[in-house]
Amino acid sequence: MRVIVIGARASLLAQAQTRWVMERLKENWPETEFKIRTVQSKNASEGAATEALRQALMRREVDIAVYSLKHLPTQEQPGVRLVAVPKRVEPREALVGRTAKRLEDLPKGAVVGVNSLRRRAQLLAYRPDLSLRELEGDVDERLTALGAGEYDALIIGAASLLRLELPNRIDQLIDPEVMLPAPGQGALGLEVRQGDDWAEELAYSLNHRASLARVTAERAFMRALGAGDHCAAAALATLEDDGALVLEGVVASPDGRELIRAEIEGEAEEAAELGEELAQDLLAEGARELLGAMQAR
Ligand SMILES: NCc1[nH]cc(CCC(=O)O)c1CC(=O)O
Repeated sequence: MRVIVIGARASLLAQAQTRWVMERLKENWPETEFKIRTVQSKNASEGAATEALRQALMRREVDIAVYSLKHLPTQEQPGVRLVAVPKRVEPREALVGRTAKRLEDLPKGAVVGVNSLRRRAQLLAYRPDLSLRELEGDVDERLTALGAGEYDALIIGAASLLRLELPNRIDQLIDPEVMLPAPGQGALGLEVRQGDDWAEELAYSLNHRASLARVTAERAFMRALGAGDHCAAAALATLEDDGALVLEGVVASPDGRELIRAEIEGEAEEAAELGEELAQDLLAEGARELLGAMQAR
């Protein structure tokens, strides 16, 4: 019988995510044998690691690739299909502090570690007095740097701390009014090869419709903006009790001085259209110039 190979990136976070996926798949498909294969990449960047995993999928070295959805490009890739978004965990950003435990309690000039332009720009818009420093490495390495006193606080995706079973490290969940997360943050994406119907059926069993609707809106927003992972653009969709989908999006200048933010509400079935419409609204309000300035950098 065919053994289904689940592909994971090498980081501790990716390993935790992939074990979680394998456990859920085993519950749903007790007759099927699964195993995890770790795909290394030469270059340590998120983009390179994601691409290496995709290549392994296309070369048939793995059958189901597990990604942090926020690292997966919004452009479709021929030959592979994103077939499932499992139930999303916390999408918000977390503050991990060394002394102060809340963003508003950080003293003027406090050194905060951030690893993306989207976090940098939004944080500077809220607290221009902070001293932001580039944060490198995997989540575990970042926590070590904090412990060593290199930073007063870090901004990290809360989901990563939850998946690493470090919930106590979350000192504050940052209000999305202050900072919107990366599109897809807190969600996983499962990709299979086009035409591999069996792998697709297995993976699709983990799909969570509400989570898929939310990330579809967020990713459509990014795609329509023409913005990539390096851009100061962020979005978060939520579902109301009555089923309506609310999508909030922001585009900022790298220094946080200019920030354009808007929201849109509609039917969850029209998630992609809502994302596109919100992007068009922001582009018309000046986001094109902000993003253009970043691309020229
Ligand atoms: N770069 C690693 C990574 N991949 C996904 C998340 C966030 C958690 C998630 O989206 O599941 C993180 C940590 C971070 O960005 O701070």
